Amino acid sequence: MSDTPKIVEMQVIPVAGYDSMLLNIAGAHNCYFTRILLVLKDSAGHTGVGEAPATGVVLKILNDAIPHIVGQEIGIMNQLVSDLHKRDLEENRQPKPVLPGLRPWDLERHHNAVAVLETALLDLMGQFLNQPVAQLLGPGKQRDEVPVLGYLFYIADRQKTDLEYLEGKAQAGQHPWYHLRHQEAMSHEKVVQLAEAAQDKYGFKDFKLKGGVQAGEVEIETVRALKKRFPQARITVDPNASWSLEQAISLCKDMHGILSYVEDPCGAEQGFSGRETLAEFKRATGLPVATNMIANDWRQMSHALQLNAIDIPLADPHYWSMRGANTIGTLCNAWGLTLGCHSNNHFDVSLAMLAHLGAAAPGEITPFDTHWIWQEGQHLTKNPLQIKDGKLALNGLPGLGVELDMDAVGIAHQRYNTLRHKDRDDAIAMQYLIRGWAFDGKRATLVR
Ligand SMILES: O=C([O-])[C@@H](O)[C@@H](O)[C@H](O)[C@@H](O)C(=O)[O-]
Ligand SMILES: [Mg+2]
Repeated sequence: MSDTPKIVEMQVIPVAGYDSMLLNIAGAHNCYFTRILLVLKDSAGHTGVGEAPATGVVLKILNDAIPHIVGQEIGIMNQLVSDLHKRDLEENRQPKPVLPGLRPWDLERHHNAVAVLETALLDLMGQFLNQPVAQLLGPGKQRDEVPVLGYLFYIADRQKTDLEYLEGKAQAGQHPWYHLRHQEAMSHEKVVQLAEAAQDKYGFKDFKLKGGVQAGEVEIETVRALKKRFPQARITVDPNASWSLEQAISLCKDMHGILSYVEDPCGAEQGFSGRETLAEFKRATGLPVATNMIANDWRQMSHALQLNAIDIPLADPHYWSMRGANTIGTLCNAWGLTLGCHSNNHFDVSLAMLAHLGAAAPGEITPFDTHWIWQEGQHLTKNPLQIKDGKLALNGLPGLGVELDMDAVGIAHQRYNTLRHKDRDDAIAMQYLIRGWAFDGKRATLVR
């Protein structure tokens, strides 16, 4: 047996960047978002990186894993990942606090640690083999460019807060997107203006509107306005399961030709699971359904498929893992479904993860979600991938093809250390808009 390089160092680096006051069912994005970089160095002199959402739970799982990873060969990466998964499952068995309904990301945490370890190991393995990560996934690289959509949000007025949101002052010679993404956008007109700027800057062909914020009727009108302005675009809306089944059917049944698909229009209610209500929604409206809420592991996926509840699993590599998400892509291709990808605010290592996942997906894919346009300009790597013409192109380098900019990482880490609230909590900024506001997964954020 030939030796593969040994892992000589593992660093878990939490980082923070700036965000806009984006609204969603869980409240308003804080002025900072947080992520974790997992950095592995091997005896061949390579550095492997992965990015994950930052929570105290994931930080602890990863820091606890360091003695189990350092000193091991990258050749046993599968075992290293599955060992962490087993330890992770043990952690999962511990009693959990009872939440007043689940926020979109509550389900993901325990998978994030496993996924980010796998990513960093794939990055090392790719560099060892001198191949891009996309070649190490399932059927290998299927394409060089991956379509992504313009992910639009209603934006609250940051000036109602004393939080440190960036002003995004308009500057001569600068693209209007960099100004608009920081300004209030609550009306159809303002959202269309955002879409126009994003399309001009990044070339998007398709759009997604984050819903669950205003009354469903208002959000459907925003969708209509977007479609009117961009008749060729595939448009979707995602209220994060906050509409009732009845409401979702009534809002969407006449939207054929306007909504190309609908994301998590409804969820669990009255003793029925979200998989059951989505199946009913699909039958009643005939519209394709995407989800990042009810088919996030193999057990959930099996129920969703048996019920014919979904058409587009949004297989996020940050909780499915790169290889798990690629397997979903294979399943989609074989079973007549379509692979999409969910996102949260992220830095540029995650951007590369999305690109390699999409590049290795067999068959048809729907443009991937990415929040990158809200962060673009805050790079942690040298020469990050660019969204051009609505697509992300691989850069031809081995592994993930990223090189950390350690100065930028250091600044983002310092920023993280200064934060009082390190885990995401969108209820905090919401207090400035509605005093005493509390998350309720069944009520639109501003309908109180
Ligand atoms: O960034 C947000 O506010 C989104 O609501 C995010 O947290 C969701 O997980 C996600 O983008 C989704 O598609 O549900
Ligand atoms: Mg979603």
